[in-house]
This record gives sequence, structure tokens and C-alpha cells, in this order.
Amino acid sequence: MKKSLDLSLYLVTDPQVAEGNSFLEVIEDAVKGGVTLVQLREKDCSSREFYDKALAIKHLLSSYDVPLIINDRLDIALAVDADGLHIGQEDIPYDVARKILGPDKIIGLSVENKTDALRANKLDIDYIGISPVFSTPTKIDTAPALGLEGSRLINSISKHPSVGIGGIHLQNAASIIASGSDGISVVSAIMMAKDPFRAAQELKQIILKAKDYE
Ligand SMILES: Cc1ncc(COP(=O)(O)OP(=O)(O)O)c(N)n1
Ligand SMILES: Cc1nc(C(=O)O)sc1CCOP(=O)(O)O
Ligand SMILES: [Mg+2]
Repeated sequence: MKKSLDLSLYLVTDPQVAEGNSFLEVIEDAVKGGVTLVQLREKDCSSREFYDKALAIKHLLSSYDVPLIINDRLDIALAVDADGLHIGQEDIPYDVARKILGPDKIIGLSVENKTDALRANKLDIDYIGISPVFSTPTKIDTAPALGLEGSRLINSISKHPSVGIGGIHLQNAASIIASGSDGISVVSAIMMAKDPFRAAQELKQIILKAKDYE
């Protein structure tokens, strides 16, 4: 059965964490602080390392009932029986991913402009990542930043739930919800925080408050 999806606070991992913190502890603290979904994103490691990390995180998240999404790698998602896969416009096509993963897995797709959003409306995806809302040093090969206007436009034409991604932190998290998204997706605001539990807790409070105003 497909895991229920709460996009409110979506943590996308990065192997780099603040000094003194360990990768798995950051993820666990962030989940304890209110993260509702975790994506394992690895760009520079071996397949074996990716697999081992995915297995460890899956084990960790199973006690919190938080779904694990794998970035890019359909093979790893299958190998660890992850809850889903996130694909971008240059990744494996949606149809192939759905055919191999089946109807019970979560599939997320990055949407970088209006055309992507209209195409995505024809797909049975579970959410879109509005990509990027603000520019970010975390990922340098992004499409141009959409801004809040772009995020609002995409949400107005999309039939799918959405998260904003790119440059999101405590000060602008509420504006993402106000632009019509169901949640925020962050890397550095949690992975690089000295206290990831507190960072997640503060972001979550802001999101829940912003949702109350919707
Ligand atoms: C939630 C979410 N949204 C967008 C992305 C970006 O995916 P993609 O464009 O495939 O880029 P990479 O992350 O693979 O570099 C994402 N990962 N998560
Ligand atoms: C993984 C990712 N994808 C993006 C996109 O726009 O598609 S931006 C991004 C990194 C977001 O990192 P931070 O929260 O540190 O700004
Ligand atoms: Mg990708």
C-alpha cells in the first residue's frame, strides 16, 4: 500500500553536515523535530555507499513512520524497497519509473516552468517540486529561480500537491505556503544547522501556522 504523504516539511539530505554532527543523527533529530518526509540525495558516492546509506535510513525511518524517497536512482529505490523516488526533468522518464515501481510507490517530479507543470498534469505523480523558488548555493545547476510569483503561477495551474525548493529558510518558509504550496523542501536549513532538531521544530511551527492562515 502507498504510504500516506505529508509534504509539510520535506528534508532533502546532503552528505555535508555541521561540524560535530553525524549524518544519521542529523536525520533522526530532524524527524524528531517534525520532518514529515526524507529524500536521500547523493551525487558523489559509489552505488554501494548509496545503497548502504539508503538501507540505514530506511531502518531508522521505519520507527517514525516517515517515508523514504530516493533521489534519481530507480535501482536503489528498488533495492531497498524505498517508499518512493524523486525525478527531475533530466532523469529517468516518469512512465518508466512508474512501470517499474508500480502504483504503490510515491513518485515526485521537479517542475521548473509552466510547460513542465502542464505536462506534469497528465502524469499520475504524487507531488511536484517547484524548482527552484529562490537561488541557492546548495545546487548550482538549477533552472532560473522562479520567485514567489512563479511558485504562485505553477500552483495555480497544477493539479498536484507541491513543495517549494531552493533557498528556503526560517524567514521565507511562510511565503512558500502562502504561494499555494503544501510544504517546503530544504537541504541546508536543516543539514547544516548546528541543532537540526531545533531547526526542524522552528520550520515546522512556521509551516503549521502558515497553513492555519490558508
Ligand atoms: C523535492 C525536490 N524537488 C526538486 C528536486 C530537484 O531534482 P532534480 O531536478 O532532478 O535535481 P537533483 O536533485 O537530482 O540534482 C529534488 N531533488 N527534490
Ligand atoms: C536539491 C535541490 N534541488 C533544487 C532545485 O531547484 O531543483 S534546489 C536544491 C537544493 C536546495 O538546497 P537549500 O535548501 O540548501 O537551498
Ligand atoms: Mg535528479
